[in-house]
Amino acid sequence: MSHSERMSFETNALLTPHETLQMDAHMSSSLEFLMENAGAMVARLIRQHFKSCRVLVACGPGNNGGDGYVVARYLQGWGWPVSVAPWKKPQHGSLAARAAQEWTGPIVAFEAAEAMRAELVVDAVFGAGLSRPLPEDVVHFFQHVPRCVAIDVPSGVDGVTGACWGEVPQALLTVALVRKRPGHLLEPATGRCGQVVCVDIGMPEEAFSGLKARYWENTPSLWPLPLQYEQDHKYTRGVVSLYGGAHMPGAARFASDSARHTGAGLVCVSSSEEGAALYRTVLPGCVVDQKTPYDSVKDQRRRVWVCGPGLTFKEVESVLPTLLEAQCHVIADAGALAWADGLPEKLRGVKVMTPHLGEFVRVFGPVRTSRLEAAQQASKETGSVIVLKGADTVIAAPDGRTAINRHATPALATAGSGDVLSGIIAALCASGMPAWEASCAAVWIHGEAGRQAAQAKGGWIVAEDLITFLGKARHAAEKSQKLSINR
Ligand SMILES: NC(=O)C1=CN([C@@H]2O[C@H](COP(=O)(O)OP(=O)(O)OC[C@H]3O[C@@H](n4cnc5c(N)ncnc54)[C@H](OP(=O)(O)O)[C@@H]3O)[C@@H](O)[C@H]2O)[C@H](O)CC1
Ligand SMILES: [K+]
Repeated sequence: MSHSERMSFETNALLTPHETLQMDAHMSSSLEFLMENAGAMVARLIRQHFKSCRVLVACGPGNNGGDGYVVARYLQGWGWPVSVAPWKKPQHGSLAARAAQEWTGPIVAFEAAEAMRAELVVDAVFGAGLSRPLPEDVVHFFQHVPRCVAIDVPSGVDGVTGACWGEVPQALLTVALVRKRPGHLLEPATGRCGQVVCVDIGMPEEAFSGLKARYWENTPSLWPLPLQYEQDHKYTRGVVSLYGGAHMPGAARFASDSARHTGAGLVCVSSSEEGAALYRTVLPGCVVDQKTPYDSVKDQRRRVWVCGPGLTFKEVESVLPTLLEAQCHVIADAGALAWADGLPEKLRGVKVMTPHLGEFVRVFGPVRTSRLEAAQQASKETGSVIVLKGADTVIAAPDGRTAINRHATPALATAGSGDVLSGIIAALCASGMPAWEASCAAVWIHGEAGRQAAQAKGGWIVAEDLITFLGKARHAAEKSQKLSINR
């Protein structure tokens, strides 16, 4: 297995249930060992998180159930009072059936009354093998569960999309095996998982061969930031341009300030005569001109543009087609997305789009599958990186790479926050980072700035606060990258 193949599954890579099943098939001769380790690790975590109490392990017919029988055996071995409630017995001769045979403790009926008698229920009913909505008796059972620990995922969670196939158990703790799944990070599943802890079950390296990571949790190890060099000057650090509208100057101001605070060497704002006069007074750190887009793009240094914040339909119409024709790297937000209402093909050539769900639906139509799949599909169709913003922002690249960001804070939900994000993305693109990496890094830095600002300001922040923390947030990412290189 090559270094790059191995690296692609390091730490923050996410495994889909399908990939888990592929690995299991590949490792069939070691599966018993893996199941034993999985059960032992879950039991150990339970011992760490809870005091000895009456435990009921609810087991399904597959290997998720098999893990459950192992958990029961370990806890009982440590003197805990444990019973097992099989929803359905494993198939004769299967690995799960062997694990079940080794369970010599009490077996009770899979019914609500038993769930209520327990102080802690282990959900080992369905994991990666879930293939359809939850049976009604499973839903009914879990409605009566006091406290729950889920193995792999709470039964009924789709490990890829985070969708819930019915009313899924509410876990306090979910134990992910080998790697987290995308679904652990996506709503509504995240809300059902409680704390997610990932455990090493001794999966051998060769199990990863033939697999290529496509999903990652968004962490600084995913996107090396450019370093600062002594010989740097403003043009090597990167030039960001934007067209400033004459009617809503605040948005352009947030985007340009955030680009500068993230590290752009120079920010140029072009506007109408009326707009330029205003921008000269409110943006003393930017170069403000009255050039037409046609003239601006002749300057080969002005390749990266933010288009949309604070722009009317007419203003976008007068700028964006010229930028796209000149093959500039455009980060499209707000007004630029509204300009393409129902007509995503108008945005063809845009490098990065940053819609929230409402904007996304207006451009691409209703989300019929999941937010994750809709973002991936839109990215593939348009050739743009799609940053679908939310508590679980999805960053999808046209080649299928997808990052999910949980490094954020509800404090970011404030007017101007989106304009700030587009400025950060632009600054990082201008510094030479590829569009997907720049977008992932920007979303993380935006989240980090929000966290730091919220901590400093006592929880409630405005976009201006975010901007002042961008330098520190970028530094935090750099520090974390240095640590992971040195590890
Ligand atoms: N590499 C690892 O991470 C390891 C994980 N382990 C554990 O293995 C499970 C996956 O096991 P698998 O047997 O493939 O799948 P499940 O246990 O989740 O479930 C399969 C059975 O459930 C039936 N099923 C599925 N959905 C439903 C439903 N909605 N209603 C009723 N029955 C359902 C399914 O029946 P089919 O008719 O669809 O075939 C199967 O009978 C993983 O999650 C980990 O916990 C290994 O222990 C170690 C390695
Ligand atoms: K489960």
